[in-house]
Amino acid sequence: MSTESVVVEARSLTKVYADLRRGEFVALDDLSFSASAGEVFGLLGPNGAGKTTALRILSTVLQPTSGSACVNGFDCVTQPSMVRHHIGFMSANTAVYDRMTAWEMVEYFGRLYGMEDDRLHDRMESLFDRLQMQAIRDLLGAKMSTGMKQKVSIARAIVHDPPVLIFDEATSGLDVLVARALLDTVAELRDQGKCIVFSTHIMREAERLCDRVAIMHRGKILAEGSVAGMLAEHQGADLEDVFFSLIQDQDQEPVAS
Ligand SMILES: Nc1ncnc2c1ncn2[C@@H]1O[C@H](COP(=O)(O)OP(=O)(O)OP(=O)(O)O)[C@@H](O)[C@H]1O
Repeated sequence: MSTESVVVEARSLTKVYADLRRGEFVALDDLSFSASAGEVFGLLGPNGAGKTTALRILSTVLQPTSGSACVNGFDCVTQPSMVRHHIGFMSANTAVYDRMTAWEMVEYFGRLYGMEDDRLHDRMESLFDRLQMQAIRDLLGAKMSTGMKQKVSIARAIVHDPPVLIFDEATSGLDVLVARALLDTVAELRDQGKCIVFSTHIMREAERLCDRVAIMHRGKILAEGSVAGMLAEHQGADLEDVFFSLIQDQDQEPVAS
């Protein structure tokens, strides 16, 4: 990976939550990774590994306790509005408003990004065609299926044509057909040169889609590389094997206090 093409960079990110029950809880522990244009970088980890925390820092919703992150050359802490213009964010919980139609919702987000109506409407027509959303154009959010809502969420995340896309467990709760359509869309976006950071705990998804992956556990990266490289290095038949053996090894080590 050449350093010139790096678009997303996390450097020594640490996040400590003040947790009432657990006291200070280290959710990210000196986490570093980078992702380039034209690649899907997968953050893989079990529940609680810290994936969402890392992606929320990248999308400027959370601030790190220490370390830094930048997107397209903009610092996530000191230049949050520039960062927000250069990313699209989508998670399984991205909400769709009940009382707006698909068209109104995507239009609303395009306007929030400051797009002029002519450019916005041209872009929306092509997005609604590409994501096969013309049939639900005038359907209210309240009447949409989960799959329809996910399409609206994708459209609103990419309406401003950002160079970086962040997907946090985006296929969670989707049936296989809708999940596959979402993965195909992500692959298409990668082929258009977007930089994609994609978190999941589904190993098959990562094998199919990701150019490089990092396996996270307890806020740290345990291994990182191409899927083929990881299989060779850790002698696993598939990514699930590698994942299990890395996590098991780590769980046998005492947690540093
Ligand atoms: N606001 C918070 N206060 C205290 N602890 C938190 C907070 N948010 C997250 N955590 C803890 O930080 C750890 C990492 O959580 P995070 O949601 O980033 O993990 P994740 O890898 O995305 O997991 P999941 O797949 O379950 O969403 C977990 O132990 C979680 O309980």
